Amino acid sequence: MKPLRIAEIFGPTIQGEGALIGEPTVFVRAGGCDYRCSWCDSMHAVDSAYRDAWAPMTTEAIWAEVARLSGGRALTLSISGGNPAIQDFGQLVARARAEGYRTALETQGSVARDWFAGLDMLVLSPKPPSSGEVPDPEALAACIAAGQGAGAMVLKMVIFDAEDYAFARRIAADHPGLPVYLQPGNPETDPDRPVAAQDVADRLLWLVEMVTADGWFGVRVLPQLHVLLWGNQRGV
Ligand SMILES: C[S@@+](CC[C@H](N)C(=O)[O-])C[C@H]1O[C@@H](n2cnc3c(N)ncnc32)[C@H](O)[C@@H]1O
Ligand SMILES: Nc1nc2[nH]cc(C(=O)O)c2c(=O)[nH]1
Ligand code: SF4
Ligand SMILES: [Mg+2]
Repeated sequence: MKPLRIAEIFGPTIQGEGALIGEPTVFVRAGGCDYRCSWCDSMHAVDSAYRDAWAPMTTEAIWAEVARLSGGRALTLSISGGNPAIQDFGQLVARARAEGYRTALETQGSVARDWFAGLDMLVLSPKPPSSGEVPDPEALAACIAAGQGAGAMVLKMVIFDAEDYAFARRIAADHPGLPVYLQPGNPETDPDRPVAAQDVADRLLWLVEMVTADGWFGVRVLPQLHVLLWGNQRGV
């Protein structure tokens, strides 16, 4: 098998977003993405300018680092990126599972993979208008079909403005069977600049008021907990 391009492996930390928020986890961040979201907080795993910093690693080498970081105890392995679905993480997912870990994957829903079915948690995060990307509804539907065998599958959408909110409403209506998580967008993507907790709270409050005023009650609204604690620092 071709080696995988890996931007970073870090942890244990806590999952800062969505359905598994607060859960201890180790992260594997894949290098490379088919999107270029205007507000991406992980450009070091997206922009090919950083390509030389992405390590080519075998599944075995990735696994060894995950096991080392978790101190030999099985926890949750979160695979993110970049878009991890443009590479083949099937072997890593199977290995983690066989070792008793829970496995979760974050992807935007642009590329479907048969190994999604082996995950405990598939997080699909279609991108709203503010990102500058226009998601393909058929690709998202293919990802949802591929994820049917997963332990759980959720939608997690980033909201910066009223247009993004309307987008999230439409996506949720198109896929009524999936739990929906919303998180406010963070406009500060520089890892070296702090993020004020009050600004996080203000954006969260705006989103909570959108949801309650609209009467959308089949949804969960959460902050990015890791941003509250560490801003945009890498490796946490
Ligand atoms: C960096 S992406 C990597 C996985 C995959 N490419 C995706 O977008 O789902 C992980 C998560 O961070 C979210 N995200 C990225 N930049 C953000 C920002 N500035 N504010 C809030 N969430 C952001 C994405 O929407 C996604 O849910
Ligand atoms: N703690 C923490 N939680 C996260 N949830 C999603 C993340 C990501 O970048 O995919 C992320 C991350 O980078 N750190
Ligand atoms: S899809 Fe994800 S990793 Fe790719 S640019 Fe958008 S937020 Fe960043
Ligand atoms: Mg992140």
